[in-house]
Amino acid sequence: MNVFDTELKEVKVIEPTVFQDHRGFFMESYHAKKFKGHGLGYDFVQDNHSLSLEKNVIRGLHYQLGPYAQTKLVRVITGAIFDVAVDIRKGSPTYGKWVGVTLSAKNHRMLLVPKGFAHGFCTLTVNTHVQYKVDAYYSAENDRGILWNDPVLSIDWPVSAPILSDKDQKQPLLKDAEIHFQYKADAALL
Ligand SMILES: Cc1cn([C@H]2C[C@H](O)[C@@H](COP(=O)(O)OP(=O)(O)O[C@H]3O[C@H](C)C(=O)[C@H](O)[C@H]3O)O2)c(=O)[nH]c1=O
Repeated sequence: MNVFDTELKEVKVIEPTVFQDHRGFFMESYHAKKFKGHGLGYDFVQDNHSLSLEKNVIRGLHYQLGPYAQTKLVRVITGAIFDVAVDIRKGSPTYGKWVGVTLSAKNHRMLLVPKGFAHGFCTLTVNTHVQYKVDAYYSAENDRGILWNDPVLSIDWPVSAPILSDKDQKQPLLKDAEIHFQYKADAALL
């Protein structure tokens, strides 16, 4: 496996070793010891899987508050997504900055989104299956979001009129969002 930095140094792209043969391929989609060897020793506790039927679905931008914050290891099983992480750690030198990476069933790439970052993706295909590990359990009471097209974030989504959940249509702007992450104080979280 190879691990690459992104413009946000804590957000990593992981390219697993893929063993191709005449039958298809095999890859280790997660290996605790190898990940730890790359400084990615997270204790994941929950696996999530979402299917988006149409292209141009945006899910996000989501995060969980403070003690319930989740690190996410995201990958695409079928289709492709434009996957986005946003630094929402107050005091961070890259606060409000975002990075976008295309993850697909073809490139096998994964994105590691640490605690302190909001996460969202836009589907680039129909029938897009996304699977991701998180290192903290879902907490509905602590689930928060930021508006996908916040003009300050100015994320370069590949769509201008996406398919959104009712919830995501009404998310607050970053400036109004309830955020508990302090860059210094939360350094241990990352
Ligand atoms: C996230 C989650 C949701 N749910 C329930 C709550 C709702 O009744 C239903 C759909 O949830 P939601 O509309 O928040 O699903 P997405 O819009 O795909 O949200 C996810 O998409 C973005 C990209 C993320 O990074 C988050 O992991 C997550 O927020 O599943 C659960 O029961 N457990 C969970 O862990």
